[in-house]
Formats: sequence, structure tokens, C-alpha cells
Amino acid sequence: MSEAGNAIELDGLTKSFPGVRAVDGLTFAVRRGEIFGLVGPDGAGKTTTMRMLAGVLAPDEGSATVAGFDLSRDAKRAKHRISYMPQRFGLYEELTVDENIRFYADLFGVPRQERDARAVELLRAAGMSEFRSRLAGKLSGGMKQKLGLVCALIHTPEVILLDEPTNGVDPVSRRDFWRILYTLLDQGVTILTTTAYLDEAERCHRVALLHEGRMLFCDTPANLKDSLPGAVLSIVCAEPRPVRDLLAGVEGISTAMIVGDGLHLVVHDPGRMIPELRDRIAAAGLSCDAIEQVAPSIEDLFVEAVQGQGAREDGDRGTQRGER
Ligand SMILES: Nc1ncnc2c1ncn2[C@@H]1O[C@H](COP(=O)(O)OP(=O)(O)OP(=O)(O)O)[C@@H](O)[C@H]1O
Repeated sequence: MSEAGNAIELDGLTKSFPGVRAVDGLTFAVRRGEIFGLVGPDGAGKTTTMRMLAGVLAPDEGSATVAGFDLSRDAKRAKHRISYMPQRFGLYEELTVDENIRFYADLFGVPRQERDARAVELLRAAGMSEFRSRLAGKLSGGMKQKLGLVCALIHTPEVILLDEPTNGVDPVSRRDFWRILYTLLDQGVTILTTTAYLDEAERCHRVALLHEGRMLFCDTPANLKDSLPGAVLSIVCAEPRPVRDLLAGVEGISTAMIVGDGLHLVVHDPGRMIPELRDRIAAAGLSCDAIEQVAPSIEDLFVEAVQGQGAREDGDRGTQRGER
């Protein structure tokens, strides 16, 4: 039975493919009007979860309710209330922007007057008003993603499921994208999104970390950061790999991950560790420009959580795409 305040509920949702349990007893709920982020390394089970919630893949076990419909009984009716934007949204490259929107408006049975007003509003929010007659195949990657979102939203859904909607999208288009999402939240829509960008996870009301089909954490970004077991030290250095290798296994350091200009370490006792690190790095003939304690990011927590599960051995962060 769905609780009144929840737009999405999963209870023990499970799906296996030959040789892999892609989603393993997943249980969580997304409240109405919330934007909820699902993050995790490649293969964590994010897409499989989204496909089950969109009603395009049947679970092996467990149940899910979306927009008040139990998907095992009412998946067809639920589809009118849900909008699902898969990683490769089906745009017609040989049709113009307007023609693509019209196609999806017809598919969802949106009345002409309503669709025109909505298309104008969505295209303006997407910064695409000038491109209405351009062929979709001639749009940039970011614009294609935004057009996908416009098409997915043309029927005013209650629940939106977005699978890595901004993957590979330029920063300006990503900003437009998030502006549209926040406008939708103001209108009472519920959004569940997966993302490979952890700065985007910080923009969600709540975030869940998936790993090997299971949920490791689910909370607000602020609470997640507070829950990091230790402090984060930033080491600025020109050659982070040898420094990381040097520090691997040192007592008091639980995680070391390479960031753009150095390393982030999760340590238990930062006051004791800073001089010790300076000495070790100097003694090995390596250089380091600065070592300081910094506020934890969601990324620090997630790398700590995933490495703590024994998932990664090389000390880099969880996904290539997450590298700064
Ligand atoms: N149709 C399928 N057939 C066989 N295995 C699959 C299928 N879909 C997913 N898998 C496997 O299930 C696991 C979870 O995949 P899923 O795509 O859900 O992960 P993900 O978190 O979305 O990762 P990514 O960001 O790489 O898409 C992976 O091991 C994947 O290889």
C-alpha cells in the first residue's frame, strides 16, 4: 500500500541477469515534490532500477508503486503519469525540433493548444527558442539532451525518471537542465534522477548510493557529508600517483583518492597526520605543495563507502567520469 506522501515506493525490488544480480532487494521511497538522486559506480544497478520503475522491465521479486499505481498490476495506467528519459532518448534526427515535440505530444495525446503553450515555455527554459526549425540531428549533444527533456515533459507528468540526463552535456546546458528541473519541482512534480556527476547529487533533496545492486546510504547531502567517519585532508601535489602509492596502507588513512590537482585522504586524526605526511613524502623524495583539512564532499563519502566495501583496489575514485 502506497503512503500518501510518497510518489515512488520500492519494496525489495530485485532483478538478475545471467551471472549478475543487478538490483538486490532495493527498498526506498521518494516523497511527492522531491528530487531524489541515485548515484553509484558503473554497473551499480541504476539503469536497471529506472527501467523497472518505468514499467519497461519486470522485476524478479519485490514490488514498486509509482504515482499511486502498483506496477505489477497497473503499469500501463501508470505510464500516463510517468515520464521516463532513458540514456538514449529516442529523438528523430531527420525531424526538426518542433516536429519531434509534436511527435511526442501526439504519442501522449496532448491537446494542440496545451502543447503549443507548453512547448513555448519549455523551449524558453531550455534556451532553445531560436532552434525550433533546426533538424534534431544538427543539434549539439547538450541541446539534444535538452530537447529529449522537452519531449519527455510535453504531457505534464507527475513523476519524472531521468537516467543520466546530463551525461556528456556542456556546463551551460547542464545549468539550463537543472533550472528546468527546479521549475518542475515548483509545480509539484517528483523527480528521480541518476547521475554520474556528484556535484549534481548535491543539488538533490536526498541521495542514495547504490553499489552492486544494493543501497549503501540514503539521506540528505548534508547528513551524508556529516556521516563521513573521519576528516578529509587535501594534498596538492604535481605527481599524485606515486604519493598515493606511498601512502597506501599507512595506519590512520582509510581512503586515498586522486583528484585533479592532488589527493584527498580520509584520515582518523588530521592533527597528527599532517606533519607525518609531510615527513613521509619528503623522505621519499616526492614533492607536495600543501596539505590541509577541507570540508568533506559527497564524493569523499561515496569513495570511502565503496572502497570500504572492497570494491576498488587502486585508490582512484568510483567512476572515470567523476574525475575532476
Ligand atoms: N539487459 C541486460 N542483460 C545482461 N546484463 C545486464 C543487462 N542490463 C544490465 N546488466 C548488468 O546488470 C548490472 C547493472 O547494470 P546497470 O546498467 O543497471 O548499472 P548502472 O548503475 O546503470 O551502470 P551504468 O552507469 O554503467 O549504466 C551490470 O553488471 C550490467 O552488466
